[in-house]
Order: sequence, then C-alpha cells, then structure tokens
Amino acid sequence: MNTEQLIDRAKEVRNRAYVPYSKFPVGAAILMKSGKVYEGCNIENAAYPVTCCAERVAIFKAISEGETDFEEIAVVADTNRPVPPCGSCRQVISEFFEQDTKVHTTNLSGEVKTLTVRELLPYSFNQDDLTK
Ligand SMILES: O=c1ccn([C@H]2C[C@H](O)[C@@H](CO)O2)c(=O)[nH]1
Ligand SMILES: [Zn+2]
Repeated sequence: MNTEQLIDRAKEVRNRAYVPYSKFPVGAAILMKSGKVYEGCNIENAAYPVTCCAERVAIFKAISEGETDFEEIAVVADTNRPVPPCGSCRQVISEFFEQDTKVHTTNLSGEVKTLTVRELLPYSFNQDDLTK
C-alpha cells in the first residue's frame, strides 16, 4: 500500500461521513505497520461538540482492535489547501503515533502536504509532563 492508495482509501471513506450540520465531509485512512488499514470519517451530532473527526474515528478504531503500531495517516477534504487536522486530533495523533510518523494532508484537487507528527504539534503536552 503506497501513499497514493492510502489517500484513495481516505477519499472512499469520506463518502460515508455523517455531516448534516457542516456539510463538510472528511476522510482519514491509517496504514498500520502490520499492513492493515483503518479508515474513519467525521460523524456529527445535533449536540455539535459531540462530533468526532475522521482522524480520531480511524485512530480509535485501530486502538480498540488492539492495534497500536501506526505507520502513516492520510486525511482528505474538499479544501483550498490540504486539510490541516484540528488541534484535538493533533493531540490524539501525538499520543499514539511516533513523533517522526508521516501525516499526509490532502485535498480533492490532489495537493498533498506531508508533515511529521512533531511538525504538526510541536512542544506537545505528553505523559512525561505528568510526572515530575
Ligand atoms: O481535519 C479535520 C477537520 C475537520 N473535521 C470535521 C469536524 C466537523 O465534522 C467538520 C467541520 O469542522 O469537519 C475533521 O473530521 N477533520
Ligand atoms: Zn479533528
């Protein structure tokens, strides 16, 4: 599975987004080190803050299946620039991915901007901060 194929999987799952409020579908696909792929789309709610982003849906699916070895993630939306993951997702990505893991942000025009987790969320709060 190459990056292009992973982006295609993100585009596919984007079609299953539940977005009656924002009408802004997002898709995410994660390649695990095992070769397995986990997909996620954003799922909204009438109580708006209950919404879960595509990235977190995909990550939580993997974690709940006992898979923790993340290789790379692709995120896609219909945006003018490659879609940047929100702050909450950056924090969750940072919790579970190695800091040099690649995050491929993309849009439907085919633009791809690849960042590392570290670049996406520098100076992150993490579990080391919990113990002095
Ligand atoms: O990277 C992003 C950015 C936004 N959203 C979702 C949240 C909400 O459902 C909609 C508009 O913010 O897009 C994602 O899923 N991922
Ligand atoms: Zn998010």
